[in-house]
Amino acid sequence: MAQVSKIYSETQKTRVLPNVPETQISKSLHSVSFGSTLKTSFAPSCGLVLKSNCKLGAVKVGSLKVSASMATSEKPSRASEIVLQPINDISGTVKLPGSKSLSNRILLLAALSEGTNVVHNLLNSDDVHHMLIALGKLGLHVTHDSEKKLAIVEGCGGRFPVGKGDGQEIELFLGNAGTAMRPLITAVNAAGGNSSYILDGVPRMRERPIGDLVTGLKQLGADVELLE
Ligand SMILES: C=C(OP(=O)(O)O)C(=O)O
Repeated sequence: MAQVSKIYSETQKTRVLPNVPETQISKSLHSVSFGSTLKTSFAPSCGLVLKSNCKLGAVKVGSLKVSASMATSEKPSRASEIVLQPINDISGTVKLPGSKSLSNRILLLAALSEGTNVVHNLLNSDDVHHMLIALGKLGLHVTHDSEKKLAIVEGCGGRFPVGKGDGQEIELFLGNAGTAMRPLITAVNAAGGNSSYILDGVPRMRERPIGDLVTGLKQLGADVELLE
């Protein structure tokens, strides 16, 4: 969650060249309210290019110049320029989605810990999905509610349940999720018990560098092999 100190205390006044249609005016405002707070130059999907020196917080901007080049099926406007008046104040709350890297690391740490862990604001993404599936295959009890962005993980106390028996071969498919692949290679070595593990992903994952990690684990005495 990031707090932005001020968004709009005053209605933005917009002066538009006479032949700009109403629909385009509202698009321009929409683009400015997001883009101007974040970057000095961006290309939003409606095809407007915004150039300004504005900053987050107490925003002081000079005239914003927006060059209109509509890349839509709408009839292109003949207006070459829209001049927006400065925004005096900005306030509001920006709720950020959970970080992918933190989501996957927290899930793994929760899995390795003791007791029940509740993870909030978990990111919904392919990479996190691969980690959740992998934890299930490792025998962990994980309840996931993607709507609520919540996961409840019963920790295994340092030994994955599938490693507690006589030994099985466990295959983990991790897509292209480096944040699942790299930590899990290490974790199955440390917490994998009697089972053996094959970790794989999409073809692109096989191209990604992992050799240094494998070499380092071998130096620490791990029985690990790079297949491709
Ligand atoms: C960030 C990593 O991977 P990805 O690019 O898949 O998120 C990583 O392996 O540290």
